[in-house]
Amino acid sequence: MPVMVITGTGTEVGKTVVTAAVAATALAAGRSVAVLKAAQTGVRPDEPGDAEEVARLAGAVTTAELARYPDPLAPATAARRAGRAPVHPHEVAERAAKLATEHDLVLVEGAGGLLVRFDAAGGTLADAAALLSAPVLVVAPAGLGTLNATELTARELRRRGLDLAGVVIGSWPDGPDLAARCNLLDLPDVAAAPLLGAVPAGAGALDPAGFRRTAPQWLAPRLEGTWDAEAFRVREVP
Ligand SMILES: Nc1ncnc2c1ncn2[C@@H]1O[C@H](COP(=O)(O)OP(=O)(O)OP(=O)(O)O)[C@@H](O)[C@H]1O
Ligand SMILES: C[C@H](N)[C@H](N)CCCCCC(=O)O
Ligand SMILES: [Mg+2]
Repeated sequence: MPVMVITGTGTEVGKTVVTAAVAATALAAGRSVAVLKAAQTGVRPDEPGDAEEVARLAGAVTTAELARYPDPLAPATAARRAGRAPVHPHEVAERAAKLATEHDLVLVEGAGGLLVRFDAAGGTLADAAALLSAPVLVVAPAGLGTLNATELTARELRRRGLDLAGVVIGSWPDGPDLAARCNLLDLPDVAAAPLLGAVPAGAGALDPAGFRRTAPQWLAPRLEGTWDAEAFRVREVP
């Protein structure tokens, strides 16, 4: 099934920007794309959510969002505080599977990191990925602290028997420090999975035409882009 689940080491790591880059790259390759934000928190009903942000940057994707809660919290907590029904993993899987019958690629973005709870029973994005047997892409920060969080996420995916497609750095700084440069070698090592790209810092602020034109250069061929991890490392590692 053409579903890919996009998680991260936490919130604010660049999942939405990476989702937009993957979507733009797939669109450029002539594929139809749907983006499902499993549960959107911290956004008012009249504001654009992450799925709309992907559409703004990437272009003509189908957007879907299962629920939206006002508090900027984990979905289970935000649903409880709003007195509303939560989103359950099987609902995420069912909507993604339906979108997969109509699109070449379905990207499912979680909320925060892998084990953030969607419902009171402790259901997570990892459960939805398992129901879908979908590969999971992990978005990670570039700098100091990312090795621990990325390895924890990778280990949990593996413990659950899930397919870790690889790691993408959500925001690669203009002037990478020593830790960021070393992480280009160490991230794939601790994740035991390939580094599949790095989205430059500030990419989310590019005009959409520039974003769409450049996005394939940030992602590896496995994600239909032209990024070359080895060449990138030669340039960036001390
Ligand atoms: N490569 C980038 N270029 C520009 N801005 C970025 C980039 N990566 C992250 N950001 C900014 O950092 C913030 C967090 O990014 P983003 O919204 O993608 O996080 P997220 O991991 O999707 O978080 P959430 O758990 O809320 O979905 C946003 O304000 C976004 O604009
Ligand atoms: C509001 C925020 N931007 C995300 N949508 C939700 C992040 C939940 C993180 C919960 C946690 O790990 O402590
Ligand atoms: Mg997001």
